[in-house]
Amino acid sequence: MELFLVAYEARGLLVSVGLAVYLVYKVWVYRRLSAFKGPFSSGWSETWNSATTVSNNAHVKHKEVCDKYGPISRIGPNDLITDSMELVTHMSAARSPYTRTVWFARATRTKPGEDHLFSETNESVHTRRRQQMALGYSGKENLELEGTIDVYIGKLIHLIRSKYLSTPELAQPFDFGKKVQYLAVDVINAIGLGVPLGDLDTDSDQYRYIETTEVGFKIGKMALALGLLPVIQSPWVMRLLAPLGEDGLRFGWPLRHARARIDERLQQETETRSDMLASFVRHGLTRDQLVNESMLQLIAGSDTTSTSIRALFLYLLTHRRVYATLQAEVDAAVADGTAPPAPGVISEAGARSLPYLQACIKEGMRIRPPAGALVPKRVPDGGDTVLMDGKPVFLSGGTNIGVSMFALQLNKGIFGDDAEEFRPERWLVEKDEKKLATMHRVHELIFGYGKYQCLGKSIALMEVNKAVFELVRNFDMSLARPDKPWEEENSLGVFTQRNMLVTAIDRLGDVKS
Ligand code: HEM
Repeated sequence: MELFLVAYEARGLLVSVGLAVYLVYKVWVYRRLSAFKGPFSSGWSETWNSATTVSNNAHVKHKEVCDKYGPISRIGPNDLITDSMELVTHMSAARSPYTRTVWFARATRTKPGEDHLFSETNESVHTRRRQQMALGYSGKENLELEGTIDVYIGKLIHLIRSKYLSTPELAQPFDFGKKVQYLAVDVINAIGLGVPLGDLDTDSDQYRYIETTEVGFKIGKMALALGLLPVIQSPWVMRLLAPLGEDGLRFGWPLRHARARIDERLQQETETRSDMLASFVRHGLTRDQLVNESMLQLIAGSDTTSTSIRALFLYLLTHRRVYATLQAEVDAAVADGTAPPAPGVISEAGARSLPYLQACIKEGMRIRPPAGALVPKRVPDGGDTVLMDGKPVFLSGGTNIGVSMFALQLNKGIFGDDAEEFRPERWLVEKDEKKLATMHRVHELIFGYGKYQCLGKSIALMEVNKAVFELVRNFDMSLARPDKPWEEENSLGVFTQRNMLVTAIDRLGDVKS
């Protein structure tokens, strides 16, 4: 009691001391990274970072910062951002001492207290899990991959041909972005769990998975900006946000779907199977790990892949010369037998042999990188010195460094003065071999690098290659609303594009797909 009285008497002094300690701490935090410039207030508070996180176009703001303040800029008291290829590869190299920041666990966990590969911040656990999963993601232990993707490409073409064809007599715009997302969601479920959600067959967002993940991402980005993610990730809040209702709605349904499929599969023997789940089981993943990984696949693989296809078509449909050149290459590939007659689907090897198609896909992903998250890494304790433009730069230990993929891919120093323009030919006509090699290296970073590189890269590229070829072969497409081609939102680096209204005219006439 006496202690309280003394404290009460000295309250003025205590508040002053508290304030002084707070100010000294703030100055110390500010000075740690004061060598790096950034938006006003970023050295003192999280205001800029939080406002950017909740905005719909964080990727644009991150690029503006890099363009204005240089290859390493400051966006928060403890946060830097970079568009330096050297620094990105240095941080993620196989033996790099940099680690993942807590952002991964906070922003991407799908179950409280449990990690999947992407949310795992313990380096040795991550390395081990990656080894267990790498073969399942590759074609080596997943022989059904290409055939499965072909089935769903065929279903997409059939859906458009059977319901949405336009003719000179009648225009029937449809949301191309949504149909492409149905493709991506069905493919991921089919290759990851052996059963699609059935979006393409029903022409609908089954179990409102797409709608509810979009809401989930929105809640996630608000919570991240407000520092509330640890609260959101507590088991009881998660339960409230993602109820496993019997109506099958909301985020709980895909989780239930995954659990049920995995339980079915665990009853069967895996030795003779050659799909992703069988490979994971053979390499020792437990039932709960399998469920978490399947949720990751849905989150990591469906929006990124559909964004890649949508973005490329946005540029194709607004660049007639490119679209016509690509269509000519596609038609020639059909004529010379590189692709089977419709309704067959081109093989991955066939698509990869078409230089203009490859240049278009590369350029589409470059001009609109499909993943916009900063994926920040942590500088090792003790700090690190890196060379930037030939000068040593010290990075304090514990600092978070994120990547602006847009600044990197649209960098004029790497891609030339027209870096912000869509020009697939840049990949074909560049004479300077060193410059071209750097362009390719930088482009590869779209999928991350080294010990953190995307495991779904080859799956995504296979799907994109086939989808683009078959859509161009089958239809003449146009933007139905060129003045408002889509509505886009960036949540935690995941893009959603809605209302991408397109008309499609049949190019093949008598095909039965
Ligand atoms: C165009 C499509 C895609 C892009 C641009 C992309 C990009 C990325 C990026 C940037 C990372 C993180 C790198 C880092 O932390 O530094 C990543 C990780 C990952 N991605 Fe993708 N991704 C795509 C498609 C997919 C697909 C289709 C799947 C699954 C089928 C997938 C599964 C994963 C997994 C499992 C990881 C975690 C790897 C690890 O932690 O070691 N991704 N991806």
